[in-house]
Amino acid sequence: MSRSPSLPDRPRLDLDPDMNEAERLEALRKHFERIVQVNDELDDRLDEAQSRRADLREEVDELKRRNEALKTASLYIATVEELTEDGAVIKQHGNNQEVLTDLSPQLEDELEAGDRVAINDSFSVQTVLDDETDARAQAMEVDADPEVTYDDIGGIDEQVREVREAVEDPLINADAFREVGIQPPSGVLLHGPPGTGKTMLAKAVANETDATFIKMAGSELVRKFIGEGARLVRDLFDLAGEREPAVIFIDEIDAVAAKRTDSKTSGDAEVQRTMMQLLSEMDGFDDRGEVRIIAATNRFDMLDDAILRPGRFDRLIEVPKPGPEGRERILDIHTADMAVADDVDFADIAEDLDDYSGADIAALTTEAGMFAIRDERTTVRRADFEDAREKIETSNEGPVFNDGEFGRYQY
Ligand SMILES: Nc1ncnc2c1ncn2[C@@H]1O[C@H](COP(=O)(O)OP(=O)(O)OP(=O)(O)O)[C@@H](O)[C@H]1O
Repeated sequence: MSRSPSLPDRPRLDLDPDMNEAERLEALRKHFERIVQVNDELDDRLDEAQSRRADLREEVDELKRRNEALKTASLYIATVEELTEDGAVIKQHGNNQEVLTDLSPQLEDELEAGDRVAINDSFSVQTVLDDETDARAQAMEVDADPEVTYDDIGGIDEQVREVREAVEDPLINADAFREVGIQPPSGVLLHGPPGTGKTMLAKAVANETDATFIKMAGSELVRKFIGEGARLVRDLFDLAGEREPAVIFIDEIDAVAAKRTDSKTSGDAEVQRTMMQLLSEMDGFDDRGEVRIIAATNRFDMLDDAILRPGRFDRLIEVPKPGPEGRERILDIHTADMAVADDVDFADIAEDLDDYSGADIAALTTEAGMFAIRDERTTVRRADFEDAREKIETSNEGPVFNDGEFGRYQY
């Protein structure tokens, strides 16, 4: 930051007691002139500071406006083809549509042909993307040291065992696979209702194998980064290669790997391109070293068979909602740090939580804690769990029972 020059010194009046009247008058006159001069200088500096403040305020307003625009709407990615007197010619990624669009005076100075930009529904340029702020950073969640452990996951012990066998062993014990001469499973697909611990499982494997966890959400690829999908998938695998050992987690894979339809709309073509890229990355996967890939879906019935062929997602693991024992274990896990009264019997409560997912049970324990707080208690009682259950079951949020919206799918 540049520092402003120091302020002028305060003028000093030096009156010598030996001075005669005329000399004193002269000294006072000079002192007065100097004070007027310093005053003028300070006035100038004040003007400068005020104008700089106005500039900065304008900049803040502009950034706020851009920030709001970015937060409120999905943006499309485009490349600036040409800058003309009438505006910029941009080409939208994905459908290659070319449009002439007006630019704000500020963007006019900033933009160059070849820049990648984010545009809104009316093709107005919202922001210039540079390589660092690019979609790669936004589209992927990278966690070098995830904190979830297998002990945090309840009720799906068999699934934990299967995932460990398919993902952990090849990472930790790569030599054994080489010596026996078999290829470890390529990709593991976790499928099951929402909130059953699929993401937790992927994070726990990454944690327990000291691998970096890299997550990408299929739905965001098609919704938020339109036109960028294939490139982001390539980036995802490149990044995992740079960070090995790594666990790639593709959540909601159905968004990019749904069964092909006959429709030829540009959106579908774009999703197809993203899926083709994913398939080709998986096919070239053997040379990727210590990278394992886990995907998750709630819509197994929608997946394209191509994604399930050998060498791709060839290990399918269903992660169901927990049974009574699993629910009791999940209650234990989520109340580990809670002060629970003696009248609480988790086995009993678990019996009544038919159809609750792990996420529903986590929400139930938080809700029970809230009832205790409302009642100004620090200990959570059985009645709080009952109240919490009643509240959850009468609200729209959950749990997601099989005869609800979710019942349309297979689970
Ligand atoms: N089996 C479980 N054991 C303990 N906690 C669980 C379990 N399943 C879910 N939870 C709780 O629910 C939260 C959400 O779970 P998670 O994100 O792993 O579910 P998911 O299956 O990936 O869901 P989605 O399909 O909606 O992405 C977890 O952070 C955890 O608090």
